[in-house]
Amino acid sequence: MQQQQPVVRLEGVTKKVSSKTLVENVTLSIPPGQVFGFLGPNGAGKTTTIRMMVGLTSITQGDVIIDGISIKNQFEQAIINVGAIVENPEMYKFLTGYQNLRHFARMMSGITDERIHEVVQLVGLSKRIHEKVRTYSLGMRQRLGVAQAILHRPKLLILDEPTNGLDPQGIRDLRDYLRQLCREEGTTVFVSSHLLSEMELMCDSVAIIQNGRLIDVRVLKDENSNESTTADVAFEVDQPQQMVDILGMGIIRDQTVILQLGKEDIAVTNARLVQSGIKVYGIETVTRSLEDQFLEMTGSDQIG
Ligand SMILES: Nc1ncnc2c1ncn2[C@@H]1O[C@H](COP(=O)(O)OP(=O)(O)OP(=O)(O)O)[C@@H](O)[C@H]1O
Repeated sequence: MQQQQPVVRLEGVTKKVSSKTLVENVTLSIPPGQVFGFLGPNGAGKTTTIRMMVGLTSITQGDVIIDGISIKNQFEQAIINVGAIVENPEMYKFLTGYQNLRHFARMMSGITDERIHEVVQLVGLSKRIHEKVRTYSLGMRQRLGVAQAILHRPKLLILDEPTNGLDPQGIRDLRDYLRQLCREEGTTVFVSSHLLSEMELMCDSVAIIQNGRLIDVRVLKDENSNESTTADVAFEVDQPQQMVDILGMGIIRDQTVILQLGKEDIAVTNARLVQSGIKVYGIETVTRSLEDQFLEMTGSDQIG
């Protein structure tokens, strides 16, 4: 496991509206180059969290740090690094896909025609890009929305429930081009969903939110480790937050941080923590699978 500066870090993010707490103390670090899932039932607080991440609503407590820059203190510098589809992307249906992209490109600086062609290819819209948007399917409109959101090469792409209304093939296609985006442009993708099965198809890692609180973070696909030999490992430490910052991921529960690790990684992680001055009081393997956890939470794989 390598130390990488997270692309986005949520630090104790809390949203209160009058006396109601919609999101409570969410802390999360997302390393670069991943498709990262944000999973939770309807009303869990996903959209509210995302709206805070992109400055559409204020943060009551805590902060969101994008590529090292605080969204609270330096909004404009931080948001340059973000592309997002939070509500339905605004498209002119009477124009072609290409004309829409040209229109958005004109509103930003430095977007060349070449770049437009590049993003169109990346989202797989080349064949239909010169047709009017009103003839597009939902999946195609979404591709166009993603193309628009990545025109300026953001480091982080945020998509709120992008699989809504897509069939399984549409979900696979979405995964394929998001993965390509990660690989070719180094973009980190943050997607929300209420379906575990969709997240398993699309994401490298997933964080689970329920009732406004983060309850788990885990790696689904780790190309560097053999999945069958990884397990959830709970580290009891003196400085949980610092540990998550150093490693770039992990879920904090009281004085414990939970990570999904292979056997060798447990020893390596422990050594790194000790070297970084973090006191490790205990290391314990936790055996529940993601599905077990879901069944416990909801009684089905669909938590919506
Ligand atoms: N402005 C607001 N005032 C009061 N309550 C709100 C406000 N906005 C959202 N909520 C409530 O906060 C909770 C979290 O909503 P949010 O939309 O973030 O959830 P979600 O996980 O995105 O769910 P969904 O998938 O249904 O959109 C819900 O109970 C919602 O009714």
